[in-house]
Amino acid sequence: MGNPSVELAAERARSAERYRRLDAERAEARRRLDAVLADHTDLPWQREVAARTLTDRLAGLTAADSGLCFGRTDHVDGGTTYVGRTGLADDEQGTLLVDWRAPAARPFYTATGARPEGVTRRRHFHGRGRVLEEFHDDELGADRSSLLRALAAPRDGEMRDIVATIQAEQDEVIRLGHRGVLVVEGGPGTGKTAVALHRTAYLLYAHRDRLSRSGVLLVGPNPLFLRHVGRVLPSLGENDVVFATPGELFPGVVAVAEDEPEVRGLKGGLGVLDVLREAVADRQELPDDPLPVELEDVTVPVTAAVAEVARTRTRELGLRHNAARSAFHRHLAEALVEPAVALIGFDWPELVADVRRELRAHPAVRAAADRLWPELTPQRLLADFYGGRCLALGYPELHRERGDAWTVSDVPLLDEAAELLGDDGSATRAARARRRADVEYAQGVLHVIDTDAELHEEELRAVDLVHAEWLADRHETRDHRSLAERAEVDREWVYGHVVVDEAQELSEMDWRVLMRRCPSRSMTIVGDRAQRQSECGTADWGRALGPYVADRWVHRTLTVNYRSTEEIMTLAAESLAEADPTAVPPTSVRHGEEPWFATVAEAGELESLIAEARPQDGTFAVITPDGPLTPKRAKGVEFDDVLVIDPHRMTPAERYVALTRATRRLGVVRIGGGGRGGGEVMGER
Ligand SMILES: Nc1ncnc2c1ncn2[C@@H]1O[C@H](COP(=O)(O)OP(=O)(O)OP(=O)(O)O)[C@@H](O)[C@H]1O
Repeated sequence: MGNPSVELAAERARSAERYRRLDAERAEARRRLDAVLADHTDLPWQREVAARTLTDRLAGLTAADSGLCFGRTDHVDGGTTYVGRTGLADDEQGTLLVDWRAPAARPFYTATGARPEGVTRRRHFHGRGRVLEEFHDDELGADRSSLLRALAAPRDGEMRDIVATIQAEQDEVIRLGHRGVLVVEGGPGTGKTAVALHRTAYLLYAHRDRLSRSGVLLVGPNPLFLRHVGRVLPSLGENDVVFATPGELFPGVVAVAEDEPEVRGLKGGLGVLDVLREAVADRQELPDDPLPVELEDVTVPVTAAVAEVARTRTRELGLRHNAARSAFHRHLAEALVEPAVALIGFDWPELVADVRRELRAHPAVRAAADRLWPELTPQRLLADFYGGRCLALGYPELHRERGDAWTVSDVPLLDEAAELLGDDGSATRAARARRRADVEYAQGVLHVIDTDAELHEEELRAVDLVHAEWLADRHETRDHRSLAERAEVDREWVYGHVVVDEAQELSEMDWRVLMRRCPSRSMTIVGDRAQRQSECGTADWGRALGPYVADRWVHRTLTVNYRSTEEIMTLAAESLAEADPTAVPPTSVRHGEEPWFATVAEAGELESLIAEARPQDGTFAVITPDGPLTPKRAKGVEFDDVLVIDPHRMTPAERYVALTRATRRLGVVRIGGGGRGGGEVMGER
């Protein structure tokens, strides 16, 4: 690359030229639209079609204004392609900008170091509005030395774009054509996360029609991780990708707290499904004392026996709890007919029919039905259950003071509860209310149009041509939220593709939620079972996936570690052997310093040691069994220099994760205890 400031000036000049062209096209579209609107010689429908086409074009050009051009590819034949939000051309220079959806834009998204597709360099532009502030380049066709240079560079806390140095085994995974479930497994630092993100970007481009309608859900283990990866996806994908931690998969709940391992195990296994069914059945109650219903002549009680008849009949229908509420109300009224008629003392058919009508419409019957078979939200059901009802049902271990103090393992249970309860009616009621308001608004609009215009009697009025309902329809489809904004608040949103990182931590119940979000089973699952820290996580992919896809899933392995040096990995291999004796550690591509060991008598001495270990440049972390940065929180992220405190108090899997976070230098410190040798500090010998 030449002088960067000269390059930037040249790019700015080209950018200004494109904006001049954009302004000219916009002015032209506006002029033509005005002409169409003023011209009454065409038939009305012809005018409407022309006006709509020009309005869409104008809207497209306006939307493209900010960050008009975001990329450039340079080709082996010397040609250059600029890629942006819309296509632009002029008579003299031909194509100025290629629309990102056009085939010519493809290499910008899909070329990698392993397969450059004729591209020598990809340039990403960054700026604000119309101002081009900077750019950065990926030099493709990179050799081994540029890979090593990239790996040795200090980290800045965010994941870098690795497209330029992607390796063949990674590239194969990124482009794999498999439509179903793909499991990518590899040791720490093998690029699983980087590969999952680039595969997401690749799929968003290669299947953009499908995915721009349904979106991609990307599930990562913790918010730190999501910040880490936020920068990697090319900007176009951003609107179509929903990032979430497993604690955020139920709209309206953001769970961060964790349960104790025993409770987590209970909530993570499929056995909890029976507990949930019991919790729902527990809300279909019988009254302790009879509830009186005062009819015209007599008072008939809703007794436990009457309620039980209604409950049994309703349950036989097999409907979900909330959907069954009107049936329960009907059966309750019906079950009261006979006792009411008996109390009155006559059973004439008309009288029976009158009593039935009266009971069905009676507020006290409605109130009794609401009390005995209440409308429930998933949150209400579970909060009441944890807050007290679980005790009577024989699950004291699930009890907690505040029923709604949600934990991460509650999220799949909330989701399951939503399935068991069915629609609580609120969404339908809200949609109906919205629709009514839209139609009323449309009627108002039509009224204004008609009263504004001075019309002759024989002329058609707006209401003769346009029905308020149709106008409301058009109004309704105009939802300005991005796909991601709509998807993340909709529990029933069906994603076109789901990507899961650190998937070894998912419980059986977590898998159920994810499968529900992706009925097409188009998924990329990345993980490393040797790093599994959750007891109820996934120890066997086949067992976890079998119920959903049988054996129709493919497995790929990444074998090269790009993060840690061979010296660090040799130390970590001992913990790996303990965590999973069958696992093969990945091969490192770099050498570096030997890890260092120390022992301090007490925690107070740690501070000076940490100060000493803190590097001049790059990122630094101290990982301890008790936090703030625990192995669990450090999962999926990396730092240049790492200090691991008290590894002997960690499980082998936790220790393996902690030791493999460093890219450069690793120190291991034990508090208390005597020895200074590596093994003694680690607590392994
Ligand atoms: N081909 C590559 N070129 C340059 N850097 C790479 C390449 N592949 C991976 N890396 C770098 O290696 C590091 C580890 O990658 P990543 O975090 O994706 O690994 P991982 O397999 O997800 O690790 P973990 O299991 O520990 O979460 C990152 O800094 C990533 O940018």
